[in-house]
Amino acid sequence: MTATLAATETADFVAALRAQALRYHDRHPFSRRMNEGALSRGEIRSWVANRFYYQANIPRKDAAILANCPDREVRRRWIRRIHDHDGTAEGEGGIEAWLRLGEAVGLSREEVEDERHVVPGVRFAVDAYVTFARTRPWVEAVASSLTELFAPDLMAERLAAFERHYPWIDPEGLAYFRARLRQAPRDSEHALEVVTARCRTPDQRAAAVAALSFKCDVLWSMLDAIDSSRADR
Ligand SMILES: O=C(O)c1cc(C(=O)O)c2c(n1)C(=O)C(=O)c1cc(C(=O)O)[nH]c1-2
Repeated sequence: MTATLAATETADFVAALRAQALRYHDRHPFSRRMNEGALSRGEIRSWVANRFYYQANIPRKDAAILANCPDREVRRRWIRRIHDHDGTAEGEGGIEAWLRLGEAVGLSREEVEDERHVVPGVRFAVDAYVTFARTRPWVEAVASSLTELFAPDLMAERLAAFERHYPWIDPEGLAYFRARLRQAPRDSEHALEVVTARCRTPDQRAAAVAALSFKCDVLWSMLDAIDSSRADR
């Protein structure tokens, strides 16, 4: 194959991955209502409490990828994700920042950590994501993380929407989103590098796009489940 043809095929592959943006959860009615300022306090609380289950399981998902990945260089970079979420000392990291977001919206740490508000559909979707990372080839699991290509735009919009429409939330509670605005582009750039380098055949590329599509379903299903639970309205 000529170098030009290979470059075109890689560009087509990246375009197919990016096209999954059309299925990203920023288009979900619940996301749209959040960013328009239309959610009640109870709905914001429910979202934060339910999303905690996702946050808490991301490092377990990343540990599964590490466990399945035989490449030392990839592991060396991937392990940062676990440090980002868990922190490297007490009081640090994304999960801690999410608990502070919980406090800023009026939820005690205890009621977030004990998962009492987590609805079945959210548990089911997040568990499916962790199981996917444990059981599928590790490059597919890396591809499934590529929703983070689409996350920064949504997070920037969400940050502005929270400051504008939900002034009752202490802005210090929004530190989580500010940190992700830096971390997500770095992480997705690395994941895209890994996926484009490793997926060379049409079958491998199709599997990577399918993995990303599955992940869009995970995120969409979480919002479906949160949106349809009538709790705390
Ligand atoms: O709030 C969001 O819209 C959103 C989306 C995503 C995503 O697209 O997967 C992640 C996050 N947040 C996030 O905070 C996060 O730490 C994260 C890790 C991952 C991943 O798949 O490894 N996605 C996301």
